[in-house]
Amino acid sequence: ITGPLSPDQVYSEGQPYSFFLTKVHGIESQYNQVSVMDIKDILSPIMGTLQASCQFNYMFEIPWLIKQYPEQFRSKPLLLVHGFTAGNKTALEIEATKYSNIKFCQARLEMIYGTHHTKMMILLYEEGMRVVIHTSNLVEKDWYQKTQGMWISPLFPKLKKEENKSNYSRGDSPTNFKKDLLDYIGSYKAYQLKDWQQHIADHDMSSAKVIIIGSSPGRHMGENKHKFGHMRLRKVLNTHGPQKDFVKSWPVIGQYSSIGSLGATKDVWLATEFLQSLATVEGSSCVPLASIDLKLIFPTKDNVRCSLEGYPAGASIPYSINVAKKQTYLHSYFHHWISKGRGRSRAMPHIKSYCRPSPSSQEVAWFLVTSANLSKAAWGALEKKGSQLMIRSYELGVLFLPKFFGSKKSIPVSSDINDTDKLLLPYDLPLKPYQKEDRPWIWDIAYKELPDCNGNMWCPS
Ligand SMILES: O=C(O)c1cnc2c(S(=O)(=O)O)cccc2c1O
Repeated sequence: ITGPLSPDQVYSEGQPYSFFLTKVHGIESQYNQVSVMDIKDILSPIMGTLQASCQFNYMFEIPWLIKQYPEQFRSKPLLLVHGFTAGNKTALEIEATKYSNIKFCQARLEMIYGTHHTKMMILLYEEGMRVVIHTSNLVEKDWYQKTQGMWISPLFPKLKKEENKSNYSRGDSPTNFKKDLLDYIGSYKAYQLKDWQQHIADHDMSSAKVIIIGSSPGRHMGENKHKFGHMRLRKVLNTHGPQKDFVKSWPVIGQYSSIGSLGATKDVWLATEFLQSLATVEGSSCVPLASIDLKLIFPTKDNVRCSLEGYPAGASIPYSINVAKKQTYLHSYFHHWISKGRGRSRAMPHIKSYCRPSPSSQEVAWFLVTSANLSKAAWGALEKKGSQLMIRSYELGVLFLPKFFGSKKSIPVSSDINDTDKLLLPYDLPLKPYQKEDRPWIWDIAYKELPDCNGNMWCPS
């Protein structure tokens, strides 16, 4: 029985994928050791001597957040990047009044219904810089009993002093991580991010093995059409994706914690435009879609009822009845949330992940962890005969491709925590399809037949 490892030991054991889940309170300790990091581990002095940090996110509880930093780092400059306006923005600024080290950057959201979903920590240390791209809000309940994911970068050393540091391409990785991260942050066009763009430019990110997949609000056309959203994924898979014949019978899995309005039939967006991107193979993005099996993981109402949090877990799974009733065709795609291997079947998913697994479930052609739910707002929808991609929200994720982890074909996966040399998935494979009587969790209807694990019913007002 291994005692609790220190954060840097957990970090090194999690290499080379560096994909971690958050700690879940109330499950056996063995499921919180391998490939698991708590927010206090990420911010631990063992991971670096903090000088300043920047937190991109959607929800913030500022007093709680400050307490997650080690005491000696709590007064370091902290920039919060959010998408709030009006009253919510004022409330956030009031909550931060007593913290003179906190500054704000309000991400512009010009597209109605857009949100700032992106969750990223940029940690500037004396020793260098680290980037964490993840799925958790900076509120206590997001780090307590949910299944959340994160990619933690290596420690990026500062670039040696040189006059031509201004050109961003110095210190980039084979996956163009640095350039793509700067392009993403550049899309905010916010002066408050200027210093952080310079900090990124000043660091050597050549050790980054993942590919940035971001979304930025707007109507993207011309050569920008493939810069963000599902068209970005399509472009990346066209360039670096699996060989057509190798993945012929391999399904595509989408796993997320909310669903947008996807259209009256599967052919409006889900099984056409969106699946076309996820099913893209090297050299050709036109694959006969009828041959591709799309599987969607979304918690059932019983998954939520029996979860550690009980029905209140559903407050973070905002699938509304008005949207659900228009797209019952999704039922045939749905699969249960089951995560026995990670001890997280009762820790409801707030992580979002997508992958292309082999029929045997032993390997994947790629794996993506992201803030992006199953929605057009997050992934984008093609307009004007496919000449432009309209995205409403900011999203950010990282894609794991075999070729950047020393393999030609695939990445070995498992959900058994003893397989420490494989990429550990957040859920069990093979998946379990919904049966006739199964229903997806819907957050704005009442559940009064069966009590949850705390003996409560769910009566949303
Ligand atoms: O993590 C996020 O980015 C995110 C965004 N939105 C949420 C909503 S709602 O804004 O869609 O009503 C309701 C409950 C949880 C949410 C959440 O966790």
